[in-house]
Amino acid sequence: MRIAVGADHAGWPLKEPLVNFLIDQGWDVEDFGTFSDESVDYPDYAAKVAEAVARGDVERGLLVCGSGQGMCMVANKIPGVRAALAHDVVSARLAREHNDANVLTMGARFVALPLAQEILQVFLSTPFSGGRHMRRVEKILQIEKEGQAL
Ligand SMILES: O=C(CO)[C@H](O)[C@H](O)[C@H](O)COP(=O)(O)O
Repeated sequence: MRIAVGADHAGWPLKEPLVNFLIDQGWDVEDFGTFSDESVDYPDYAAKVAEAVARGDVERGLLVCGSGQGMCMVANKIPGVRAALAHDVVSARLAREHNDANVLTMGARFVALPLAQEILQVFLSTPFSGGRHMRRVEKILQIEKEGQAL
């Protein structure tokens, strides 16, 4: 399974150990950077990861910035992407079970590594529940299609 990963300068300190964690878990990681704490702009990294997910190059995406908010906003602009911000394991689990989220965003200024690893693990291992949630996700896709036509 492949995962695309990206961070800005604020997310970089958490992104690096999470990449190692993913590799240890057997994931094939495509790391779009950034690779230092030099100030950069989160939309550049969110777009690269979200586009990789939308193209189907990877199964999932992980984006880390300071709060996780900006990454989430940008990723959700890319058709086919359902990005979820999660700073607790229940949110991560529900984002998969109910929303079939394909991108996880986190804020390195909000979560420490052990919790971030737990959130990521839950996000990656929880299946979509389908059923009534499928109908709702299909409505998200329909709204997305209508938005593109405006
Ligand atoms: O954009 C953000 C909000 O989602 C991220 O947290 C950024 O990492 C943050 O805005 C960067 O802030 P900085 O003051 O430039 O380090």
